[in-house]
Formats: sequence, structure tokens, C-alpha cells
Amino acid sequence: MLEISNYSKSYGGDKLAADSVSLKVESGDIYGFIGHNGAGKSTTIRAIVGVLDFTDGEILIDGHSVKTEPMECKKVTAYIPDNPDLYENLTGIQFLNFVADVFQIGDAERSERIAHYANAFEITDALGDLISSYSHGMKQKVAIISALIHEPKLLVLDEPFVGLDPKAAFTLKEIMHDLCRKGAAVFFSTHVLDVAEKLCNKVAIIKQGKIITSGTMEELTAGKSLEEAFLEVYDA
Ligand SMILES: Nc1ncnc2c1ncn2[C@@H]1O[C@H](COP(=O)(O)OP(=O)(O)OP(=O)(O)O)[C@@H](O)[C@H]1O
Repeated sequence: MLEISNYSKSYGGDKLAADSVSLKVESGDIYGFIGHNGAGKSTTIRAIVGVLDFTDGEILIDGHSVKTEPMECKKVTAYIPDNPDLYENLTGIQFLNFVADVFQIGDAERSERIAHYANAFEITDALGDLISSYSHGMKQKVAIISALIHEPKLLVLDEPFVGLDPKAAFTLKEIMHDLCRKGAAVFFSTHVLDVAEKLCNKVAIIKQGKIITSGTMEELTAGKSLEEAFLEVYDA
């Protein structure tokens, strides 16, 4: 579903923010991308979803190149940034309909999906209100719903659990499992190792732009906690 091969990115200067990053996310995977602040997680994620140009390496989504077939990639991908910017002067429902229009989702399907996810996130009653009146968490919920409207094959999230209350975080985890059961894949960055350990079947650890280890949770932890395994490889 997602294949990154030797992706490198520099913002100028000698240091590479991403240095020959390679990894593979398969259908059904919930893949955690972990590393300290400034490790290169967002730099990698933003290239995957086509908001950051790159020249070195290749990124394929569902077999399509992010560089040469961006539309094909965007049709099947959803991206939820760490701090989503929504159109503040629209109501929640206007924004969701706008996104559904962009992805050319029919009336019946969009209504059904919006109702389903709005109900799951307990935000149905607020959808008629202006987004500018929403709390940070409500904006995040609307951003998540907007990302799910076109039933993505690949869901990419940057620090998705920051700012969500426990109930919403639980709902998002259920949604991730549901998508993967239907054959999609989820790739997300996090600092919260406990969440990654419980949720992910695979993880990659990135340090100073380089993937220092990746694989299944069992391979990486080998009987230890993810926190112990992480600190061992990170400090080695
Ligand atoms: N727009 C930019 N211009 C210059 N340097 C940048 C830019 N964005 C990121 N960097 C640098 O690239 C490196 C990787 O940053 P990145 O944001 O990808 O890390 P991250 O792992 O997502 O960190 P965090 O967990 O803090 O979000 C850092 O050294 C950062 O300072």
C-alpha cells in the first residue's frame, strides 16, 4: 500500500532531515512511526502525502508514484496533519460536504459516512455550527471525519492522539482497526509508545533522519516493552 525507497530530504545546509528512508506498509497494517522531536517523522509524512517536494528516492502508494502520479495517490490517501487547519468560516457540515464534493462522493454515501462518523465522535449536534466556534478537539474530530469521507486505502496521521479526549482517542483506534479489517492501511507518527505498542502490528524508529530499525512489533520488542526496546536502540 505504501512503499518508501531511499527517500532523502534536505531543507538546505549539510544535514538531511530524511536520510535514505525506506519502509513498506502493507494492506491491513497499523504502522507506527516513532522518534524524538526533530527526528524526521513529519518530513517523511509530508512527502508521502504530497505536500513536500522531494527529489531523492521514490514513494509509491498503491503502486502509484507520488512524484509522477500525484492524483492517483491522493484519490486513495487521507492525511490528518498534527494541527489541522480547517475553513473557520464554514460550518462543520459545509466543510464535510466541500471535502465530499472534492472527492466526488455521491449524496447517499456521504450522508451515510458523515452520520456514522459524526455519531461515533459525538459531534452530530455541532455540525451546523461555525468551525470557528469549535474547540481544538472538535476541529480534530471534523478533520478526521473529512479524511474518512472517501474511504481511503491509506490513512496517514501525524501525532493523531494529541488533543483528543480518551473517548475520541478510543473511537479513532476503533476506526483504524475497522479500516484495516477492510484492507486499508494506517501509517501514523507518535511519541506515545504505549499507544503504539497496543495499536500497531509494525513500527519503524527514526533517528536524525535515518530509520534505525523497523519490523513487526514482536520482532522489535522481543519480549520487552516497546519503551525498553526503543530506548535500547535509540541510545545505542
Ligand atoms: N520547513 C523546514 N525548514 C527547515 N528545517 C526544517 C523544516 N521542517 C523541519 N525541519 C528540520 O528537519 C528536521 C526534521 O524535522 P521534522 O519536523 O520532520 O521532525 P519530527 O520527527 O516530525 O519532529 P516532531 O516530533 O517535533 O514533530 C529537524 O531538524 C527540523 O528542524
